[in-house]
Amino acid sequence: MQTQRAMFPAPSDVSMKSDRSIVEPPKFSNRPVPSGLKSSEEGNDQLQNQFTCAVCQKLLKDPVSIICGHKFCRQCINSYWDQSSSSGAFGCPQCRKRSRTRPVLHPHKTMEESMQQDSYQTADDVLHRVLHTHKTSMKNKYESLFEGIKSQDSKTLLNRIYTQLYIIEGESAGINEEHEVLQKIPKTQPTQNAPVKREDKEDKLKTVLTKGIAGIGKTVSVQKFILDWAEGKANQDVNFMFVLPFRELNLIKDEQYSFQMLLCDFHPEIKDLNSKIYDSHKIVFIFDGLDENRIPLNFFEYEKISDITMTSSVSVLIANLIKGELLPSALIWITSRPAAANQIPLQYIDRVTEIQGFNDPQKEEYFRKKVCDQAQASKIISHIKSTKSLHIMCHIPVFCWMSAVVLQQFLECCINAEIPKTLTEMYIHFLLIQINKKKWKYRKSTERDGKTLLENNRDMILKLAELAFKQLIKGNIMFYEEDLRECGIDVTEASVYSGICTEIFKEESVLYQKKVYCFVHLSFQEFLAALYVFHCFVSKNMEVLNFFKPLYKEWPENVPMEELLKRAVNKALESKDGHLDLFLRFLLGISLESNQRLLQGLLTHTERSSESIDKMITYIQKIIKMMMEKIRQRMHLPTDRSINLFLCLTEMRDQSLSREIQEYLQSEKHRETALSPGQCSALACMLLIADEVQDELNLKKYNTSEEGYRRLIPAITKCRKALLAGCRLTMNSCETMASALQSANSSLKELDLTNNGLKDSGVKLLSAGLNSSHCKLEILRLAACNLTTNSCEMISSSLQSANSCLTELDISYNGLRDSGVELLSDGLNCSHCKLEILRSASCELIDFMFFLKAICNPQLCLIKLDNFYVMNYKNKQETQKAPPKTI
Ligand SMILES: Nc1ncnc2c1ncn2[C@@H]1O[C@H](COP(=O)(O)OP(=O)(O)OP(=O)(O)O)[C@@H](O)[C@H]1O
Repeated sequence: MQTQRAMFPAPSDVSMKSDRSIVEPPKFSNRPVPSGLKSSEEGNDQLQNQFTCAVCQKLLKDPVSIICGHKFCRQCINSYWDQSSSSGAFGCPQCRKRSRTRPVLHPHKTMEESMQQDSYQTADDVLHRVLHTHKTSMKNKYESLFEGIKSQDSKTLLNRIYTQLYIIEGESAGINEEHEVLQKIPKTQPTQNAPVKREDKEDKLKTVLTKGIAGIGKTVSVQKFILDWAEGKANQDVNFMFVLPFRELNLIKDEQYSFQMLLCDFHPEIKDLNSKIYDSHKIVFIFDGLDENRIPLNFFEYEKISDITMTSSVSVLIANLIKGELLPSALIWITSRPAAANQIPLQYIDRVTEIQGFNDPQKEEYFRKKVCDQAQASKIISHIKSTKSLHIMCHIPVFCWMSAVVLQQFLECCINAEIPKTLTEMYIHFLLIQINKKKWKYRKSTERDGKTLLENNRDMILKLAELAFKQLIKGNIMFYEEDLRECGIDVTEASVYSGICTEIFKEESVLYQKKVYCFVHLSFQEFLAALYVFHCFVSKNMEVLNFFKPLYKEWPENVPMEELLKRAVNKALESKDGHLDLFLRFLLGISLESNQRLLQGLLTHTERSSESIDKMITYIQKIIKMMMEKIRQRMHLPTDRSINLFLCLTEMRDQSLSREIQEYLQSEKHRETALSPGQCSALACMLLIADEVQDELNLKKYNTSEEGYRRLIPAITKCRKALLAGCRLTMNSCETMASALQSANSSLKELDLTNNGLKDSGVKLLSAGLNSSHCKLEILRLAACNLTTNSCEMISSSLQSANSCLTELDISYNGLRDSGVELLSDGLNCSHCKLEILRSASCELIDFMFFLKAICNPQLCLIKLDNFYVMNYKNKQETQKAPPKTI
């Protein structure tokens, strides 16, 4: 819960005590009265509003208040209730709060009476009420979670289902280049680590950016953060939390607004507040879903706005708030999918965190919470665990939810079909279950029932699939009415609101009655897009298929399936950000005859595909093996592409490549025959996907090229000991290693980099990993790596980090000399340093006593020098001259 509670520190310039309760708002009586409250025009207006009867809209006459705090003329409220009491309830005309019995009327002061009193007291009253109403309304709004589509059926109490997410400080490297879903693959191991440690950087934090892929739990985290606050469990020093989702801000992008007006539109309960209140209270602004933003944000040339009553465009207001021109003491939390996070320049972000989803124990915890019948939950968990590609995907909470929906149906309803083992099968069944929810009983269903179901909804599913594909290739995940119309979907049609659409297609946000739409999850859009392409293939819709054809080639109407699939593979490989990777997996999956049969009713006919699939398997296997050569030609291609291709093979139910590699490794062949870089990629994929953590990865065991070694490096996250000595590693490899060390799921404890020309620049890259709170490295060997004193400085600062677990360090044979040791001594003597063994052979130390003086950490018990080694320094024994000894 750490992540929820300590998102922000208390800024020093806000004089709030952290234990002050929101329910008992701060008293201002002994502070100077803010001018805005007392004498400004707004103040008078506000006072006037406060003494206006909500029924007759005139100044209160014989004022009374009711339990919710709203005031009316005694006569007005009585006649209002007399007229409406036939409904059996007595509602407040202002906030609509209802009561079964006629509420008691409390006499209240008139405006004149109030004016005669200390006007400060009045402002305090308003504030008290607004704070209370605000917190209550936030609690009501955020206490329930809608899983999937908003409906009573899908509503669950957030606290019942909420499962802690794995959140790390910083971000995993290379995040913007990889496909969102795939980049997480290495991080599926259970971890002992606690989530983000925040204590060390608590002061002067204003803006936090939390990244996370689609469906990873960003919005749910926001929701939990607010709920914990509203329920008094966390962040009680915060007075207001305002949520401004980009999805809704988009709808007003062209209008002129003051920030105060904007807040009142999103949070009407604060409309009585004076604009000066915001300066003296602790406020958190939450901007959820930066990836959905369509407002052009400009942080460099913009009009300065420092007053929340000044009017400008939403874009300018947001830039001013984030830059701290507007409400400088406000705290800001922004959530975004990784690829869109760079819309805000890094200098305006004080902390970046990344939600990594569920680790293995959390996946299990989720299923146990989600599925009430524990025997059923156990069956679901063991099925997921036994099916690697599903297990990998389950780090994404929304995928856990989809799997729970499908697998529960299978267990409860004796569905007469094979239990889904691949991603494609899971999504096909999810589609069937969702469209069937209202009308059709899935009980004891057969393929034939599925066919009827799909036939009945064919038209609408295909229109949605068309939308999914057209928007996917444009990179859009949110759609507007015009996008729907383009695919023949009439939003006013009743069919849009019944059956399938309401289950897999979400209508969101209703600010000013404008609507935006999206699929229940991005991966579902990718699935439907693939379905559309396959449908176009069987119905020979060349216009769509031409998207995949090579530039200077014409395709006949009966283009062979194999040709289409090959081009789709190439197209996916060409995409820079991997945005077609998951689409490709689904397309290949749907091509299987067994899956085509499940989709009968949608497809006009099924295609015999086993021959094409066999050819595709060979083609993909070849590409995986050849990828390294291509990478060399193209300078850069992310490793995860080959992982995706590997998973494509799983989607086509092919295990032959992994069998081939396993056999290769088991045989003695790998000592004589060199592993090609492509095979190394495949091997790395296999190690990453494997459930078990290897004890040791010794690169020297593999007979391969420099490039082959480089391809194997990502697999170090999946082993405890990585022996990479003398593997001609370069800076490039250091980046990969640093990212492995930062991974929350890395198991790496020992890293031997001896005899690689890493130089200081390599150590610099590596130190990002060494300084990470997730780094569990205990032994690091950097002997003979061409290091200079600069490296000593960097290593020293890593040793000083509270996160450092290093107990053994080898810097021998780098010729570091006395000055190097001096630079290292800060780290060695720091109280956080856990080092017990320092090997520094052949460091050409001139002044040995200086060395000893420089190092006075009693923890260091063994220092191995050239021909010297000092034992039991811990016990402050005399330095001894002793024969060289290898430890
Ligand atoms: N911590 C959690 N505990 C339980 N379920 C969760 C949790 N986080 C997410 N989920 C499930 O995953 C679904 C998607 O989560 P959420 O909407 O927060 O994702 P997101 O990261 O905001 O995605 P997007 O980028 O698509 O908006 C939720 O509706 C819920 O079913």
